[in-house]
Amino acid sequence: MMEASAALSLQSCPWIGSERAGRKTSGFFRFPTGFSDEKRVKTLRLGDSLWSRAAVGSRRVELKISCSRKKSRGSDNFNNSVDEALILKRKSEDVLPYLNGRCIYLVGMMGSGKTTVGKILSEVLGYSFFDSDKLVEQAVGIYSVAQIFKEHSEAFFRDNESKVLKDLSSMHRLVVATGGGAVVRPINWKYMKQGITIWLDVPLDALARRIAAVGTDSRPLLHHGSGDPYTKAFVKLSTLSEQRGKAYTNADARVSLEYIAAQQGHGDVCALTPTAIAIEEVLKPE
Ligand SMILES: Nc1ncnc2c1ncn2[C@@H]1O[C@H](COP(=O)(O)OP(=O)(O)OP(=O)(O)O)[C@@H](O)[C@H]1O
Ligand SMILES: O=C(O)C1=C[C@@H](O)[C@@H](O)[C@H](O)C1
Repeated sequence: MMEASAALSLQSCPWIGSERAGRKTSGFFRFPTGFSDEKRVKTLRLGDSLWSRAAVGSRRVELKISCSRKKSRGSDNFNNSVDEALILKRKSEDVLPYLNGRCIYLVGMMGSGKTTVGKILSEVLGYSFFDSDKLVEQAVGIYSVAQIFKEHSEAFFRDNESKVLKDLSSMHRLVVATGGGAVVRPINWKYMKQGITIWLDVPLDALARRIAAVGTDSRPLLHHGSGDPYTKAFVKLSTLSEQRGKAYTNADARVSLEYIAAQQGHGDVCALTPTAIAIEEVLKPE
């Protein structure tokens, strides 16, 4: 059983100044209105697995599923500040009534920080965290995305990804880190738009640096190519980014690390902690 406690973990991560997709909104994201306060008890079926989910009007969630409430693995290495954590806590409290139980879907390229930031966000909101790649692995029964690509195909992976997103779309109070390519199928937007979609927009250079640091084992689309790990990642990410650039702009909000770094006087987006980035995602509508 997993408890979605509203307690704030005082680790801090940086938030990014967010922009409404397509146009700037002084760095603030406005949550869409009109969400009904429906409370549900839902059974989630993904592939052959059955998970019970009692969610949702309360703060208690039961899931037989690998949702993580742990701190993100690398978060201890981030230069987090207590100030940022307190700002995040306050902003989250402000925004909860506006969120009104709606799920948050984080979209963005591989390595953009959807998992790292998503875990922080879920903790501070008292939401549960899901990684859609992990849910696909569970549904398929193969515990590696790379292995699913190898044993089946990318199309098979994408079909299961769509099923997972469909099942999640009827749930509430979740932060979902989606797969980097989830944005390419229009049907996935229909599912994700049941909640709020936020695009973590990170410069390719920073993505390639992050991925080169941890390797491409879990990222099958980056396995091919030549050169050093940074160059390989950069070249492939550039191609994917060109193909997908438009798709990401479907998101309700864009959190641009470049924009936030500039606002905060940093020359490099690497100066932004995951907590600072999370702050931009929970700004109350004006
Ligand atoms: N703000 C940040 N500053 C520096 N490094 C970060 C930041 N956010 C995430 N990272 C690092 O970047 C790497 C990728 O992050 P993460 O796994 O959260 O991305 P992701 O978008 O979920 O990736 P994928 O879609 O490939 O699963 C990790 O090693 C993580 O520690
Ligand atoms: O960008 C992509 O297409 C992918 C990103 C990962 O999260 C996985 O979903 C998979 O490796 C494909």
